Amino acid sequence: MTGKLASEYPAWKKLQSIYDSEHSRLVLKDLFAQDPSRFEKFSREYTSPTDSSTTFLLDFSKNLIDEHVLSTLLSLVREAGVEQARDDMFAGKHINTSEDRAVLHVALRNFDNHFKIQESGADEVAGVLEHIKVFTESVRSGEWKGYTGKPIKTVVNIGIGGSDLGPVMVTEALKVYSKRDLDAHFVSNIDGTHLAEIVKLCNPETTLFIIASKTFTTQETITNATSAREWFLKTAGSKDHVAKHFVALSTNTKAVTEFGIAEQNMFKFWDWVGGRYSLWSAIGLSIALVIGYNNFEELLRGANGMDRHFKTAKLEDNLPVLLAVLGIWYNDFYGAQTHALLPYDQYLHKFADYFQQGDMESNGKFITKAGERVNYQTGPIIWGAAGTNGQHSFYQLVHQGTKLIPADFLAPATSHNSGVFSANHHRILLSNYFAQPEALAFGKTEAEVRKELGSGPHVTEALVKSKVFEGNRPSNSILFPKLTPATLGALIALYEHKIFVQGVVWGINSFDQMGVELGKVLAKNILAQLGAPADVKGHDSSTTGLIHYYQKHRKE
Ligand SMILES: O=P(O)(O)OC[C@H]1O[C@@H](O)[C@H](O)[C@@H](O)[C@@H]1O
Repeated sequence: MTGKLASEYPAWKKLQSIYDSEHSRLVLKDLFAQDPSRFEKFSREYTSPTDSSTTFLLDFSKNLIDEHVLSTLLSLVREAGVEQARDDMFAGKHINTSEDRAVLHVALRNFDNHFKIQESGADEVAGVLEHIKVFTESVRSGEWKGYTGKPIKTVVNIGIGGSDLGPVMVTEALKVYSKRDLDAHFVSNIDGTHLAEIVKLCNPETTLFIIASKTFTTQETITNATSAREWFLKTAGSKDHVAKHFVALSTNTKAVTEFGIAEQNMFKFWDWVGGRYSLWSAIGLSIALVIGYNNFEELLRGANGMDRHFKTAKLEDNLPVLLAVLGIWYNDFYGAQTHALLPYDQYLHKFADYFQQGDMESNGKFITKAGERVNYQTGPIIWGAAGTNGQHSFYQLVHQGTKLIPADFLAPATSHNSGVFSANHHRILLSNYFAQPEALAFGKTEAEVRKELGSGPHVTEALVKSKVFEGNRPSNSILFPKLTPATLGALIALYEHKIFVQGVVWGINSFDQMGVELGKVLAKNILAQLGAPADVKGHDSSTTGLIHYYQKHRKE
């Protein structure tokens, strides 16, 4: 972090001039034809520094780059001081400057104290992991009993944002490792419908509620937790039973005990764990309950392997750096607005949702750390869905629309369910995984269309044109042997560090989230005015009109 605007770096200016004068030359069809070793040059195989069985391939050859562009992008990383900023993060420096906090999700998975981290609390991580281990084993084994002496059958995580999305995504991704007789549900929305529908599936005698909130002040979570406790007490009667059925994951001991959860049922973490980076902390308790502590630890170890790679690999081979600079190339020079995450693995169907918060809450900022307004684009819009569903809905626009949509395609070589149905499913899935980036990159020319259509009265010019695929649409492909906990950990950490690198280049603080505050404050004010039309004061005519309409039509 240099305090400069990204656009002031010489490499940025050089990239702009390369884009202006040469981008029309960067045509994938030609680049591949000119260089038979393009795949070898622009792909890397990752092997975890701590576990050789955790490995994947990143193929970034289908990007609109050549060696000159890539080396200039890497110069940008150097000029922006990414390596120093990375080392500062790992050392526990307070790089979240607006909140004066360290950013230490890497400390949560720092096995063997590989990184020397001084921050207070970092030495308590192992103790909390032990707490998680003992607790999850007692719940999973049936030793932990509910108030009528029955074992826990259902866990309900109540949290929102980072206290929900990570656990949801990972428990879905690693479902195959789950304990079959333990159901897990997640309640996040303040809409009472969410909790109402979930409690229908729960028996108070055998349900454990996990109240997950870093601050323990989040309106949605505290309201849902209070309602869940009321629902529980309706059957359980005595408040003494709450201890067997409610645990908290938080940094706020005072608020947790005030809520009525005993301190020994609180799993601690620290203010240097950002909400959207918290699944590795106590916030991962629901994950550990579902997949077992050992698998949870594998997830963390997988991430730790990627941390070590990120910390030491040279920039040319550093996978988070490579993903980051490719993103910057499209976002800042090609004018791409979005980035799609397209996993060809049903288990990863929440992956894009998860990184919507991870990326957009981190890098959706227009002010640099030094308080200057940027004069370039920062974080992209992240979106996506599991393949092949997307192919039958939005891929039309990705192939033939007017927007450039860089995309990452992710897939496992082996399915967890190969033995369940015929191998055909996975082969068909993967044939699509290979075909889509190929179609995007190389398209179909007008000549090819004409040849295919032949001649005849039905072959109009309009028909020919509508069937042309211009191609030259970039993508990354990530292929891994199987979706194991460690592989998933490595992939999540890969994207976390990609977001970090981009944030440093753009000069912004990726670790605060001031942009979520204003709406919360306004909602609080409005909530106090919802009683009667006469109470509605101080708004524009649109907001006033909407509230009045609601007041006229509501039946509570
Ligand atoms: O865990 P908490 O404190 O309840 O916060 C939940 C979420 O609250 C949101 O307001 C923040 O933008 C997220 O970053 C955060 O994850």
